[in-house]
Amino acid sequence: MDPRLEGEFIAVVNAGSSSIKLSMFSLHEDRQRGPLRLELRAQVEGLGTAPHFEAKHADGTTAGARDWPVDVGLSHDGALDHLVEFVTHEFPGIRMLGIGHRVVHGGTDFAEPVVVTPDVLARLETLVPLAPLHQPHNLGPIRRAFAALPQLPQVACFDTAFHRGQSDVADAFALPYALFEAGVRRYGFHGLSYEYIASRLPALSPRLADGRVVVLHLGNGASACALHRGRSIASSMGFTAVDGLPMGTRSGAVDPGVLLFLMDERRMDARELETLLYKQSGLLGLSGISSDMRQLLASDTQRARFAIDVFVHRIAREIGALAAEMGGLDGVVFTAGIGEHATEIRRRVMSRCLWLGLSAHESVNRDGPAERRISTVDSRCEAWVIPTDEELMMARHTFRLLAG
Ligand SMILES: Nc1ncnc2c1ncn2[C@@H]1O[C@H](COP(=O)(O)OP(=O)(O)O)[C@@H](O)[C@H]1O
Ligand SMILES: CC(=O)OP(=O)(O)O
Ligand SMILES: [Mg+2]
Repeated sequence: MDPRLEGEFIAVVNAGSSSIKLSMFSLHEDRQRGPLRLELRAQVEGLGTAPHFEAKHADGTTAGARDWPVDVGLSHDGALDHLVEFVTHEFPGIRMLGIGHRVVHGGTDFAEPVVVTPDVLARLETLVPLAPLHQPHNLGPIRRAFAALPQLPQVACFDTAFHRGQSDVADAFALPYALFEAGVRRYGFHGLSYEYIASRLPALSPRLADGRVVVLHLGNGASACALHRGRSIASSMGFTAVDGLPMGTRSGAVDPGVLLFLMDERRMDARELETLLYKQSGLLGLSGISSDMRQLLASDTQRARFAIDVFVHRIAREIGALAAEMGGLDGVVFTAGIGEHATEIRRRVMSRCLWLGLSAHESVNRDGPAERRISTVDSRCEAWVIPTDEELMMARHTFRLLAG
């Protein structure tokens, strides 16, 4: 090991609307395994409902766990305090190289990760209205780290950056051109996830690395991305992370005429529409039961089935649309919570892709290594499950920027 690197760490923070994840990577000079090694993943989930803390070592063994009562009202700040305290105790005396932060919106200015300065932070603040569910939580930990550790470099890694190479034609809404120039355009999100998937393709399938792939990031937030030769050509999310596929609590694409109708006829204002679109729609709104796919799959109610039917239907349409954008399809990749774990959803989506030459391998779809091909050997179109790793992607960006 290079003694220069000994004991040096990079921390990565992924703050969402209801969770904060803090991962620790140690630095090594190891050409085989790469310079970054995951040491610990810690997270507090269920903020606003039933907060639960869990920390795991790289081998999956538990390093710590804790629950808070539902009514304790643990805030994002409180959760971050707990995570920092835990990590400081686990890794005494380490040297931090810097912290990488997931920032959902980078607007038109940020096409790649940047070292955060007070000026950068101020520009990112102006994007809060474009990602109200995410951006404030993303910027909170950066501000706190600045205050507590002013000398430590902070790197912002954007969900939008990977998509910034898309053509203007793919980015444009057919609104007056002046609005396009003012930045009202499609950005696309989950870019760190798609970038990670693109980085795995050369080792897994040279055909897909060089071909046309639709990646389905199906988590709490859900989107699809058209990858051509590993680059993002188009995506289902737009100006904000509410467009495209139905999600846990977000609507996905809605005819904008519906919003005008609700304003006129139901007297709803912008804040009420925001709550409707971001928090009361999607799987939760349709089912009336839960935003959590596990609960819907376990339920035998008609409404749960209906929510799942709509979810699968919109995914199938999006795959067709993105295949059209690329002029064909060589493969589909499933990733994120639902994509990685929901066998039944994958099976149903793949059965809607028969016309694209996709033939699913039933038993491998049901069970196998986490990263696997789930189409039959003779399938014209490949299908894969690839667990995503936004944290590793952020750690790589942070290392690259800070270590030169
Ligand atoms: N075994 C499983 N079967 C079905 N759905 C699952 C399973 N595990 C997780 N999920 C679903 O994944 C979603 C959360 O995805 P995840 O990527 O963890 O979200 P986040 O965007 O919060 O990171 C939830 O809808 C959850 O129900
Ligand atoms: C952009 C987005 O939707 O992120 P998440 O899936 O973490 O909610
Ligand atoms: Mg996510």
